[in-house]
Amino acid sequence: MHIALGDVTRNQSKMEAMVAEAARRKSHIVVLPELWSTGYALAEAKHYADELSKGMFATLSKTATQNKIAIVGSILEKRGLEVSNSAPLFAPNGRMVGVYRKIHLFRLMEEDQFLQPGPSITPLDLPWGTTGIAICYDLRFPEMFRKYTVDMSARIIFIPAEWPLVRSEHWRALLIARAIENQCYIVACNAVGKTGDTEFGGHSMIVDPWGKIVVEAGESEQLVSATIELNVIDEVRKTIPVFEDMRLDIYG
Ligand SMILES: NC(=O)CCC(=O)C(=O)O
Repeated sequence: MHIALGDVTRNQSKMEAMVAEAARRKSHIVVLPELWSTGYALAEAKHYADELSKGMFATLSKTATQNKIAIVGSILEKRGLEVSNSAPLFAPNGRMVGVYRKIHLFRLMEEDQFLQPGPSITPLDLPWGTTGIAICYDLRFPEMFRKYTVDMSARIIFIPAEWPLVRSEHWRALLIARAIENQCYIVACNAVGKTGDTEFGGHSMIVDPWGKIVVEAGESEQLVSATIELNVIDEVRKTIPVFEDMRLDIYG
């Protein structure tokens, strides 16, 4: 998605069109990028942020219900006097199954100046198994992914992102690495195009637990979809039992 900085109306129309298209393709879930409704308009974060059941959260719930599809992606959340970069996951009936709040704030894009970090990681119990959510910069913290997979048995991790084009090599390599080392599916959606002064890198992708790229977008706006084969997770975990071979007594 090419996000228009601070133009919520325009971004919302685009989101609705993309979700409707994903539903036409009979997808079960659609992943949106990080801060898809505003981009990094962080100086006005308090103005754009909504409380959990209001504003853009309510819009997402309605869009999920209308299209009978699950939705995940991050938006600004008002929490008392603070604002978080929060990724709610809505079920096809519009119920918010859970919300993950970004715990690693990215100083290079001044998140630490305007946002409050989340307090915890959030495993969600979904029909296809335990699911994790991470947001963009979180990708650089393998410990977080280990916690989702080893301690919480996550099988899929969704990653909404606004990752700049200049670091696309890191984006691609880290997504594949996280999938291989945790033997899980990684489903990552990045922004594209210029938003404010930053060019975003695209290459949204789904990586399977073997590290194979199931589907990969380019650097222009598009919706890509694919089917996830859940049995691959168990096959890979059985073939190379890294979770059983871990030596937490030495480095845990
Ligand atoms: N929005 C972000 O968290 C960006 C993270 C990023 O660019 C990185 O290199 O890490």
